[in-house]
Amino acid sequence: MNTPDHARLLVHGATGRMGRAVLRLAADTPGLSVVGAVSGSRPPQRVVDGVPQFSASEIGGVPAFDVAIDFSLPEGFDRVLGLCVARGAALVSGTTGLSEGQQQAIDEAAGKVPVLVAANFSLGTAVLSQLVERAARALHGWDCDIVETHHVHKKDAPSGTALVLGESAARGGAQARYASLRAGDVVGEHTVQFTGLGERLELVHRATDRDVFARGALHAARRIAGRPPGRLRLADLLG
Ligand SMILES: NC(=O)C1=CN([C@@H]2O[C@H](COP(=O)(O)OP(=O)(O)OC[C@H]3O[C@@H](n4cnc5c(N)ncnc54)[C@H](OP(=O)(O)O)[C@@H]3O)[C@@H](O)[C@H]2O)C=CC1
Ligand SMILES: O=C(O)C1=N[C@H](C(=O)O)C[C@H](O)C1
Repeated sequence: MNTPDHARLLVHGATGRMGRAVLRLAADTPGLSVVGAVSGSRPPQRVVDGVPQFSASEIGGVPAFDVAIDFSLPEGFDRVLGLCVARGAALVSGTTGLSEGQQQAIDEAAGKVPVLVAANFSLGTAVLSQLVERAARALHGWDCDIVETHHVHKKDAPSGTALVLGESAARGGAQARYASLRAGDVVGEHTVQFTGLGERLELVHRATDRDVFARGALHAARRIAGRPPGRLRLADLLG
């Protein structure tokens, strides 16, 4: 592995909404250089100059790298996880909709390389998660509902973030119900509402720009490269 102050980055899911944002912002991120970009289709659509691009079936041919950022789909995830293990590289993934089996594979991979899989890379939802747990604990017996709204192209539902917020509510003793809306080009909105008799508390997060997620993932990639194996949380890499 290179020294942690300069890491070679592979972008997986490079042609997608998130992959493009990561590539654009990576160009101005000190301590990281993009050495390869992978996407699903063959031949890969050209999205970046001066960086070799690969389709999913060509992934074995990517050059040496220290850390991969993955925003793809569950069907592409196993390959990038396996590649990171084979190359001894770290993985930062924001892909949502992963199966139970894929979660177990992440735990196994984390015995060999550092891995961070996070459903949401924004600071605001990290704080929202803490607030939801606190509210659930304080509002015992109230109904808890999580409503998430995303763009019409989003495939998984409920969103990964909604499920994480549901886990926070459960830690506070509330069993959340979920509702999903797919509308226009909404980047990502999550409302957690606690309803009692004659009153309702709403906690809302609205992402208006995907760069928020891309910046969070790039920050994590800089921090995770060169670490010992293990499954990390976003909070482990903040600061
Ligand atoms: N954690 C977070 O903060 C966030 C997470 N997300 C999640 O990130 C993921 C991607 O979102 P988004 O960018 O909007 O999705 P897009 O559909 O825009 O992009 C998906 C990307 O994955 C590629 N891909 C598809 N299938 C495969 C495969 N089998 N192997 C390798 N690459 C593949 C696509 O390539 P091609 O075009 O060639 O098919 C494309 O580059 C989703 O799971 C979403 O929920 C999104 C935003 C924030
Ligand atoms: O697909 C998206 O766009 C997003 N997905 C993530 C999720 O499933 O929670 C995060 C964000 O809300 C955008």
